[in-house]
Amino acid sequence: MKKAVIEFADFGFQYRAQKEPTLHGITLTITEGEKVLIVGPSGSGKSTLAHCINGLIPFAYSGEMTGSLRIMGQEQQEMSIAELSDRVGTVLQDPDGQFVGLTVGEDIAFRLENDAIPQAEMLEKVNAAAIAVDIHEFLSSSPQELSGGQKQKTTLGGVLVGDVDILLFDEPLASLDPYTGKKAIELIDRVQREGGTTVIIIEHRLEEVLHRAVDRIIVMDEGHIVADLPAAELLSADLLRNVGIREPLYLTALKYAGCSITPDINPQHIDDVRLDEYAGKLKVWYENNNIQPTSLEYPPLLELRNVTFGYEKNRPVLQELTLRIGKGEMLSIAGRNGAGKSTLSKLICGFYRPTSGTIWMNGRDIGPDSIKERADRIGFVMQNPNHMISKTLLYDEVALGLILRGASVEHIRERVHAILKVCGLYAFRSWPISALSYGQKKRVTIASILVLEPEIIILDEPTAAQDYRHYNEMMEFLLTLVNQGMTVMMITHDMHLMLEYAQRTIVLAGGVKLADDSPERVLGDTEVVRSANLKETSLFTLALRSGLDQPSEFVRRFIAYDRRVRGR
Ligand SMILES: Nc1ncnc2c1ncn2[C@@H]1O[C@H](COP(=O)(O)OP(=O)(O)OP(=O)(O)O)[C@@H](O)[C@H]1O
Ligand SMILES: Nc1ncnc2c1ncn2[C@@H]1O[C@H](COP(=O)(O)OP(=O)(O)OP(=O)(O)O)[C@@H](O)[C@H]1O
Repeated sequence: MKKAVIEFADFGFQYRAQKEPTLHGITLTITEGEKVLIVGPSGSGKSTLAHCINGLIPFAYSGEMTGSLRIMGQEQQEMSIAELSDRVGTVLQDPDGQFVGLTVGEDIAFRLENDAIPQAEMLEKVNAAAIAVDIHEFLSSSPQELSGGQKQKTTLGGVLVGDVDILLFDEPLASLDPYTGKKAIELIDRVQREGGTTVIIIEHRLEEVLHRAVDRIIVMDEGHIVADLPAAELLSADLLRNVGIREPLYLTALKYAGCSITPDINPQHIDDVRLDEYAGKLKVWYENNNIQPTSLEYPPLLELRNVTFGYEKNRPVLQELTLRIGKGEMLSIAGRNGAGKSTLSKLICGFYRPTSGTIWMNGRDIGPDSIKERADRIGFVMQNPNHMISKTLLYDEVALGLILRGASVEHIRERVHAILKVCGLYAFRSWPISALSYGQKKRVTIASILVLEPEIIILDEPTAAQDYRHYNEMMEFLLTLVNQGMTVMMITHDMHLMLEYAQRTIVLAGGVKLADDSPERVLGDTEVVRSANLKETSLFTLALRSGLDQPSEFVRRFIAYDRRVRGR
């Protein structure tokens, strides 16, 4: 029998700042070399569970534990932080909170240095890790010179070279481009199989993690474990939907076509799903469901004319970039990690000035406008919520912009409460922000911008750390604002978000616009997908595997149908 490496027995945990426990009656054993995926709604306690395993609880967050938790046979409460970090390697949700070195190379080396490895061997290992996660060109860069995804890749490299027994990944995919995310899942899989390492992955993007097999999936809800099943069984049951987690899209498509999902069809992976009897049904569905797209014209709002910019001389990030965004449009910006997506937003907001070229809004060159002047009309929600939050209490954070504008107390309360309801935060309105999960914090930052009713809102990775229910509620609300004339520009690696909500996708690569088309056509263009580190969607693969001759058109029809089914 395999050795147990993590054993929770009737375990509970209550944060010091909370009146109620966050984890209840957790009984869970994970054995040596197992790979486990943990899913659950935002705020359900996934990160808290992870923090109990890696020692951030109690060493960074204090509170009271009940029951027992043993790590490698030792009671967690009797272990030092050094003992725990020797055994558990963690990649956290927040790429900044875990960057310990002054450069990428140092950060990766950090774990090795603890083990006093000879210098030459260390350099070799650091290089190998950097190559594995494709960050080797940036070995001497400091964290502030890196994009969000580049930081996340560095941390991944760091933990993967370390010699630990347990690897813990808390939403590793949110800031990685789709291709890099796929490679990361393959790399994690290899490390687990070759090193016999125990792997725990927490991730909302179920479909992406299942690119490589997991032994079982644990579902959490409100601090409890509500299911612990092999992937095939879980995907054949209705449980995911009940807790607000999205099932893989190819399964939804099969269900629409009248196919039943059972463990024997291998529902856990698009390349292995048995389609023999289902391909015909899918074809019939495809032929019978052709909702025509409506093409809309938008008056111009924002325009970039030949914009060039680089942080350093001779290293341009954007080159002669020209693009137009219409009023009332909802569009997405995609591109590999480091392609310049956040840089583009920072230029629009005035944090940096183009080296050459101009930015126009409503027919006027906004070059002379200050950051503050632009902020009145352009709202920017950064990738990392911890970079934006300045107040202690949630209400104060969301009210801040309106207070600065001199709005009345009554008006502020009314607006703030309304926006908190839409963002699923009303229940937390008097809470300190430090007591919120990462996904909840992300929603706080979106609420604090929306409350100001900007003409255009730029959202950097809006669905990171969001479960499907919150994702939907928030996106639907944005859609109503778009219908009233607000413009939404989403920077995202989430291909489902792009497909479902963006009318247009602009792809940046090598500082220029590589594509500018509907998301299904962009994601159906093999050359663009390859050059921009995107990934074929599972719907596209399903159509190909079912012998449909126009897979992109299948994707389009699915999205149009799905919108109608869900009453949009
Ligand atoms: N530092 C903290 N202090 C007090 N309470 C906290 C703290 N961190 C989290 N909580 C509480 O624990 C709950 C669960 O948070 P946790 O971060 O474990 O959720 P999660 O499932 O990982 O969510 P997400 O998917 O949004 O990251 C939160 O709703 C919050 O009430
Ligand atoms: N402050 C800075 N100083 C120097 N270089 C920087 C700075 N910020 C970003 N860069 C570099 O500029 C390039 C573009 O970064 P940017 O953050 O715009 O990328 P991105 O497309 O948003 O990436 P991601 O998908 O990882 O968030 C990267 O190669 C990055 O290393």
